[in-house]
Amino acid sequence: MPKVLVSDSIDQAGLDILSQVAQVDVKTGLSPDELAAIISDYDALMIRSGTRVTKAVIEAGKQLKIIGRAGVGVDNVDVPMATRRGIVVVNSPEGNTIAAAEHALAMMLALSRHIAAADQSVKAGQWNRKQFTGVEVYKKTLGVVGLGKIGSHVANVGRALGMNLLAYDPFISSERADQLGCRLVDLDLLLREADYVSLHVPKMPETMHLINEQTLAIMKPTARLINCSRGGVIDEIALANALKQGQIAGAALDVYEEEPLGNSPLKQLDKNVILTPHLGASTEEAQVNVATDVAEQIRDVLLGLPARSAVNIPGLRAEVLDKLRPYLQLSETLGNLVGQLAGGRVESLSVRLQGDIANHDSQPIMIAALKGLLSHALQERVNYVNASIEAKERGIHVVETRDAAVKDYTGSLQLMAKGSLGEHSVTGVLLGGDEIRITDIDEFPINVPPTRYMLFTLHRDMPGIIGKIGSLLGSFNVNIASMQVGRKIVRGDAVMVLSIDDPLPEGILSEITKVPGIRDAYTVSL
Ligand SMILES: NC(=O)c1ccc[n+]([C@@H]2O[C@H](COP(=O)([O-])OP(=O)(O)OC[C@H]3O[C@@H](n4cnc5c(N)ncnc54)[C@H](O)[C@@H]3O)[C@@H](O)[C@H]2O)c1
Ligand SMILES: O=C(O)[C@H](O)COP(=O)(O)O
Repeated sequence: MPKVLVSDSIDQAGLDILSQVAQVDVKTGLSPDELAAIISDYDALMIRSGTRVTKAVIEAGKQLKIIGRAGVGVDNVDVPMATRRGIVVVNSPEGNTIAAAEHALAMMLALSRHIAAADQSVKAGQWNRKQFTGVEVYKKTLGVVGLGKIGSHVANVGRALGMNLLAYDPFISSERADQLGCRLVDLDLLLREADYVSLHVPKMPETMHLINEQTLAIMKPTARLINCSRGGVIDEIALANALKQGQIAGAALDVYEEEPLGNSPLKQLDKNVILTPHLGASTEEAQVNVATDVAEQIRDVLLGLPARSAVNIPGLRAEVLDKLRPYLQLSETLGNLVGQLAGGRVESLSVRLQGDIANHDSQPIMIAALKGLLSHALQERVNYVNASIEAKERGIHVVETRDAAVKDYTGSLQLMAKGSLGEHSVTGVLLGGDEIRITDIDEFPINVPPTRYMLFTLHRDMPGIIGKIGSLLGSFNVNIASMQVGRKIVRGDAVMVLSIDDPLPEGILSEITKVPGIRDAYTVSL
């Protein structure tokens, strides 16, 4: 019988499902070292946010087939490492949406009426009514940052409470925002105008310290900030200072840069601050939802069936998956690349399957392209199951064409996307069956493998330009791993593709575009 280790508190409904097919051991409160020491016996691991599944844990999990996250965020799991080791990582993308949204709304109302502080004072024997005069949310402006699943529900309820709605989400169409009654604005305007700012974004480099000393300084002194998304989105030291200086009126936090929350200055603030210990998903209903959702997937994978909500591989039968895997990787990589080149708000994606690739089932390849396209915005929340729905909700128009007659390599895939940075196309092929090569960018021929950090320029083909870019990057201590130029005619337009060892530091891209002859420059991380 396979063995499942459950290392966080999981609802009994999930344990009952697992017990039908496996021996289930519940051991909570393990450190990564303790987990690494015992994981080698187990076929599956079921967790919440309390367990850190590090590289060392995954390496030690010699028999691990699946890691099930009973919740949404998998930022506590080394997913790339699990993928490399062929371990399926599944989550429950929607099981706790309502719970998290309701927690944010409860925080907003509790903050407005000083519920937590007033409760403490009554229990301490006081009857102080004047000190706890609150404010109404009716007719106030709610600014939702991140209009995804949770943000959308918060917006819907906010509207029902009679609030005016602003939203900031660089990956949502204005049609979707309109449907939710939100005015889509930039972050600056949202922060300047909102009476309540509620954060619902994933944790990623772009959202790290999104709320910091500068952004707090532009908020209204009467504004209240709510974070039930992820720790790290707010600079907590800057927030504590802003609250002490009366720059904003209050804050309610459920998530922190370090959990459990240590010796934070936020703990010294009273009436205007509410702190909860990552309770967003902690409702009876959500815990049953996520536990059953993830336990069923673990059960299915242990029985050799596909998982419906895999973060790192599609929910396909193993035989089909084995054949398609290289094409899916090609499609996802090209989707990610063209999505970043086209910019955040992608309106359309065309996928052209050429040569042998056109003879395969195109649906998973299309889904992989969409997963790649959305992955920069949605991170682990987009998977092979929800990529099409997410694209539809974002109003992305998808077109597929096939041309089996083309006979280059063993087949190629061309993706074209139109977004806020314009229309861009990329073509890729598989060398030797599984090695990805990008063979074309915006119809300029190149031949480069995709790498973690890349820089693309569109420029005039003229002497000296490559040297200038090289020196400029050198002056910012950016190391170039490889470089290639593609052009159609001599001294016409050309593209330059550089692989760089680290992310491009801020500000360099605008310096590059100032170099004479450079028409445009883009940086992507894959
Ligand atoms: N407190 C809790 O217990 C709890 C429970 C569930 C989820 N969460 C967290 O809540 C957050 C939202 O979850 P969700 O299910 O709504 O996810 P989602 O993927 O449905 O929505 C996230 C939204 O953020 C947007 N976004 C991405 N980058 C952005 C940026 N730079 N600026 C503004 N918007 C950006 C995306 O376009 C997307 O619409 C996640 O961080 C999740 O981990 C917390
Ligand atoms: O990402 C999530 O699902 C939430 O942060 C909930 O985390 P939890 O399962 O530890 O409550």
